[in-house]
Amino acid sequence: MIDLIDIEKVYQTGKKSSFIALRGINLKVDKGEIFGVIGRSGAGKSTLLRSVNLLERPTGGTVIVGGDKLMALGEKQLQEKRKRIGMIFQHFNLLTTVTVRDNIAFPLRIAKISTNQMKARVDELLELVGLTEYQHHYPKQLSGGQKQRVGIARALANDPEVLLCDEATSALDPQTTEGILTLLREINRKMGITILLITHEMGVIRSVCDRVAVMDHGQIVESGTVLDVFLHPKNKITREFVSEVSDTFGSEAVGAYQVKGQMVRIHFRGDQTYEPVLYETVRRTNATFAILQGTVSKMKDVPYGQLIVELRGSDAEVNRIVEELGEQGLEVSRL
Ligand SMILES: Nc1ncnc2c1ncn2[C@@H]1O[C@H](COP(=O)(O)OP(=O)(O)OP(=O)(O)O)[C@@H](O)[C@H]1O
Repeated sequence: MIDLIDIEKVYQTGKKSSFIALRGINLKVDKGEIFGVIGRSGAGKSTLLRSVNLLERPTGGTVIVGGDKLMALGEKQLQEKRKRIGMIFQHFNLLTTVTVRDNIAFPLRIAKISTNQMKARVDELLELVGLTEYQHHYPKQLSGGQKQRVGIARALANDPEVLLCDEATSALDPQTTEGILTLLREINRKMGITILLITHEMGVIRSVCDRVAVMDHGQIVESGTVLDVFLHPKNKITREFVSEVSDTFGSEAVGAYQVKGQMVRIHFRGDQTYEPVLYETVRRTNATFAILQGTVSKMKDVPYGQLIVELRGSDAEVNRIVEELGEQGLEVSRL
């Protein structure tokens, strides 16, 4: 759905000076997925996101959205195309002098759709974002979360195929953030809209994204499914992001307990998280086990769990258990 090929962006900062904000960016976002780009301030996330609808025109490379090469389009065609690419912003960017209803109707007025159709569409959008009873309020009478709901409704007005989210929850408290993220998940699921979001919060990535790319100094340094990047972060900056939200624990978490057997960390994912895989595997040997630590969380809708377990048995039995758990798709590391 979105294909960024060899994207470069050089800002002219003076007559003879320039700054390379994006270099060699290659990114593919599939139809219907929620893709997150994470990076520290200045990494180039906003520049990247704004390249997708050419709010920021790349100085090199190709931008393809829904099969169209955007940089090859004329002004008029680009305007039409942009109607199919909704965008929401950190600071909402609402019109302050008109009501919630008129903010949402704004893109429909520009698209010159009939009054009846506009009324019906706005009613539908108000209901979708849960703001029907606030439709005659002005933005200053709304909370941050409500303002972002208006921003989302406005972005969806023209029925876009893609929604770009520029730090959409960064100005919101954690509870309000969760409400907005839930709404984005719902919109993605019900309407099949492809979502590309940028954030500096790994919690946002974990909560809604299918895949993630990590940016640093204008480049993508790592990408993959959220689960893989969480469980096996390769780059230093990725490890820092993961550690900010991760409940991964190491052997030190066990404290002063004197381990007698082999301590292992086991990762479960998906339905296995709730199955007695460990018990069944150990039961086939003469070994036993003790659970020293455990947790179950969710990545988007996928449950994943981890246990730190002490396996007590002969070396051969322990080896067999580790091997068999691996064969059943669990990740086991000896600590
Ligand atoms: N118009 C501009 N002219 C010159 N440099 C710019 C311009 N816009 C952005 N930059 C620089 O490009 C780099 C990337 O900026 P960008 O806003 O894309 O990063 P970001 O990851 O979104 O960071 P933040 O979260 O702080 O917005 C920064 O170093 C920034 O100073």
